[in-house]
Amino acid sequence: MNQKIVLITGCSSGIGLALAVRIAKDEKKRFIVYATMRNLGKAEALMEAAGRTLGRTLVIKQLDVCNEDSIKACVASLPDGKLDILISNAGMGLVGPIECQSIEEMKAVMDTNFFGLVRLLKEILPDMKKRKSGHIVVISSVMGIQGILFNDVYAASKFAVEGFCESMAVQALRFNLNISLIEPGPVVTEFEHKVYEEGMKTDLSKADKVTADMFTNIYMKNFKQIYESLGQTPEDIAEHTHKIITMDNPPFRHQTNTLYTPMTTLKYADPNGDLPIDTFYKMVFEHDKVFNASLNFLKLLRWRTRKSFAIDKDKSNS
Ligand SMILES: NC(=O)C1=CN([C@@H]2O[C@H](COP(=O)(O)OP(=O)(O)OC[C@H]3O[C@@H](n4cnc5c(N)ncnc54)[C@H](OP(=O)(O)O)[C@@H]3O)[C@@H](O)[C@H]2O)C=CC1
Ligand SMILES: CC1=C(/C=C/C(C)=C/C=C/C(C)=C/C=O)C(C)(C)CCC1
Repeated sequence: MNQKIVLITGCSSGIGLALAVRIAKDEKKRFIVYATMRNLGKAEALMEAAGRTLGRTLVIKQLDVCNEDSIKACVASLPDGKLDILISNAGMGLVGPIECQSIEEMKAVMDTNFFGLVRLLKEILPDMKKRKSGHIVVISSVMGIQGILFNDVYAASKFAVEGFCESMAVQALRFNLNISLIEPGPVVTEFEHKVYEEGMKTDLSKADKVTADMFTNIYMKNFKQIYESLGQTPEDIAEHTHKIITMDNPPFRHQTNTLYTPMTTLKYADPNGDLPIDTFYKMVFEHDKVFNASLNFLKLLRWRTRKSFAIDKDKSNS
């Protein structure tokens, strides 16, 4: 059987782990998954979840997306150095007022979320072009389309990813290559816990009172509720992504959360860009009145966008 070689980054937890397991357990055994992580000391959870696929359709390798040598070594160790599907998933979050963040912290986010993808592509694209075959799948975010309060740098890193892929997609087409951006809304993973814990530790002494109050009493206070009401599981994202990589004509963009889509649609509905910003403003500053109403509104609006989500017709989150 001609099995496709899939390489996934950031498989020690969350979406990467769920993706590796889902694809390795493909019913038709169509894939051999190279599940990579920067620290092999964290492989236990994946090994346990992989079960019988370990050493058969799932192989664990070291890869740090911030280290070119580690990327080269990992790609060189693949059978014939060939890769059919890259899933660029490794990433990190950052929340808070920019006055309280160092440039170093911001660079780490850009280095991982954006340059991590660029480093991977520099390594694998030439061979994919030569063979005129390959699929590049990128775990982006709804924040690659629409920024969210206090996620300035994280959203910028995902916008960078989207701009990069949008530009690259035209060239890719010329070589018969596919690029797909997966755009989840909130997903309940370590990401949520890390961002929450780090957010709670933010030293707000450099922020003015209004900003500090907005971050603590609006953003952080409602953070967990957002994940509880909108959050998907990493397995949901893995299921969506598995469908994307098994399609003959995979889409360039795919949002996984029908509940969130109305918020991103606002952006396309108003070329002036005011509609999403006004709507977010109301959600944030009139949140006592409209916060729960907004969530209900999103749920009501969902049926309108459901049609464009034929892919999750049978598996939509509730
Ligand atoms: N959770 C969410 O709400 C959403 C997440 N996303 C995106 O999904 C992706 C996965 O995040 P998620 O599973 O939620 O979060 P997790 O924190 O659970 O997983 C992130 C993974 O990325 C890895 N990673 C971080 N830096 C590097 C690096 N330099 N090299 C290799 N691996 C690295 C982490 O490894 P380690 O354990 O060593 O730190 C970990 O395996 C990210 O790109 C994120 O932006 C998108 C939308 C929503
Ligand atoms: C907490 C919070 C908000 C929304 C947060 C959201 C929607 C977070 C999404 C996170 C994602 C998608 C992360 C990964 O990419 C609002 C609505 C601004 C109101 C104020 C409090």
